[in-house]
Amino acid sequence: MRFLKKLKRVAVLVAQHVTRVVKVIWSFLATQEKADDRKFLWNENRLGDGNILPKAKPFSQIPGPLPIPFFGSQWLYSWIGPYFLDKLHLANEDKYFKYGPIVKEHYLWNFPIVHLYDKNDIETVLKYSSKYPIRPGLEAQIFYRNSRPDRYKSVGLVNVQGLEWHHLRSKLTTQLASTALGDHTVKQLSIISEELIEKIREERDAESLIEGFEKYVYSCSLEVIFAILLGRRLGALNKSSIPPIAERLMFATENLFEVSHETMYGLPWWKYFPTKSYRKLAECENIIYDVFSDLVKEALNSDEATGTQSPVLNQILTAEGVDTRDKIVSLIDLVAAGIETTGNATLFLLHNILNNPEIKVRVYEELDRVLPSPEDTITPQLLLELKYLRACIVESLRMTPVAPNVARILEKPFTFQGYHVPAGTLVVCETWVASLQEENYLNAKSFIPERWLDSDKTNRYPFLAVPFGVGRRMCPGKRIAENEMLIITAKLLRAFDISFHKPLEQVYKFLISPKGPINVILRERY
Ligand code: HEM
Repeated sequence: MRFLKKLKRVAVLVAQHVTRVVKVIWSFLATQEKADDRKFLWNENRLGDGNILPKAKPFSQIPGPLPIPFFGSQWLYSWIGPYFLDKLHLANEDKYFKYGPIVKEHYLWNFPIVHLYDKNDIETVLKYSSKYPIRPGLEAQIFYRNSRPDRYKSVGLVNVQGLEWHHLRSKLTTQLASTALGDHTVKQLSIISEELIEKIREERDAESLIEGFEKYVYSCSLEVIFAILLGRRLGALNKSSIPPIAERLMFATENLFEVSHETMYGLPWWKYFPTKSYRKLAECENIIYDVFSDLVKEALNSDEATGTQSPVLNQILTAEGVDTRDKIVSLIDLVAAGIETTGNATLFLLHNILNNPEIKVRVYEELDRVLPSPEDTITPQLLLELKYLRACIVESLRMTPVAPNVARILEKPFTFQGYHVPAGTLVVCETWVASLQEENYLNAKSFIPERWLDSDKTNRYPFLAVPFGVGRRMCPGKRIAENEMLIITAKLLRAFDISFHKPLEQVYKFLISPKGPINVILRERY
């Protein structure tokens, strides 16, 4: 009897606590909407010169998943929720189907983020002519770099904002887009693609199978970046044994994006103690830093510093008014941003071509015509003739991009889909999801390179097909990446009849990557 009484008392206490917690949650949710409306008032007063329509609906009413206190909508990605962090691109697509062309969700501490899916809204954001466009940086990387002022003066080209960003970008990266670099790049790429082919020939098994084909493609990208940015060869495609420095750089650049993703979307315990992901991020940063600080210091001390290196390195080394620490970190950012991105895009491109038999035939026809012998040296003039393969690249980046969206922080208030969106809001232009909608591209889910050929201009929306971003903040490596995709793919397809063991699966690791290991058969074509 006494036991039952005790049990009853406990039950009442539990019920009272639960009611209290539920009340707190409800009252939080009620105030949350108003808090969202107030959150950016200060910014708006400061920057407000925007185009808010008089009848715009309040920010708080933008549809989206239910936030909970502190964790916002992060619960959607936990064991309770329907989404997975390694499928964030699919989660963002699902939100579009559930809530419509504008969606607001809340990240940790209920920080609001607005996803835009409508092509006109996306155009409005990306067309806004900003002197210093703001793209949010990688928080954990910023945190780490700020903790090492001995090494880093700024947080690097990718993370820095405002005047400081403009200073680095204009002083250090303009050579990347020069025509002279284009010729130099094509020459290096032809040599490196031959080395890749030789390595594959040497290492495939009796059935012509290469396991973990992605490693070969990433090694190739690393070698390309090293040759073009530093004017040096690394040996990442050496047969049999690879130099330890190449292996370390491969490890670091491969893992950097993955841990950036984990530290960005997981709970930020790393701010308080070094978590496993944070320690790995620091390890990757240290490896890349050690290699590049040695190279830069060696080059700066060399008498030939300005004569023999690559034009990109020359520009970086001789830039006036830039601290040596900024020169090192900018090189690091260029290398880190240039390997997996281009490697993934090349893998998806090959897969998209080979999975569509009619397109594969057209690509082979063009290659056999432009490069009659597999050993033909590729020149910039020959590249201009590969029009169909170029169209395949654009289409592949539309359907299977490496960066599925472009993020910006609004510098003034806007009205999107009838909702007021204040200055200071983080908006994510969901270009990939929008590109897969029938209203924007006919047969949007089919791989149709023809839509990008000159004869068919009707389907082009300049602000949807932006795989390298837009405006002053767009990717400085675009030219290198496009040339690399073109030449490596052309050379591989000219030499081999390639087939993938199974369809590539897209996984989100900050970038969209194909899930490895990728097993591929590469048989000689002749
Ligand atoms: C297929 C390959 C690549 C893709 C799809 C890609 C895509 C992008 C995108 C979408 C951005 C953000 C642009 C924006 O916010 O408007 C970006 C930025 C950047 N990319 Fe690339 N990229 C690729 C290759 C490269 C290469 C080869 C390099 C280096 C040589 C590079 C270096 C960078 C850097 C340093 C930034 C930051 C620029 C800044 O904030 O000023 N990327 N890239």
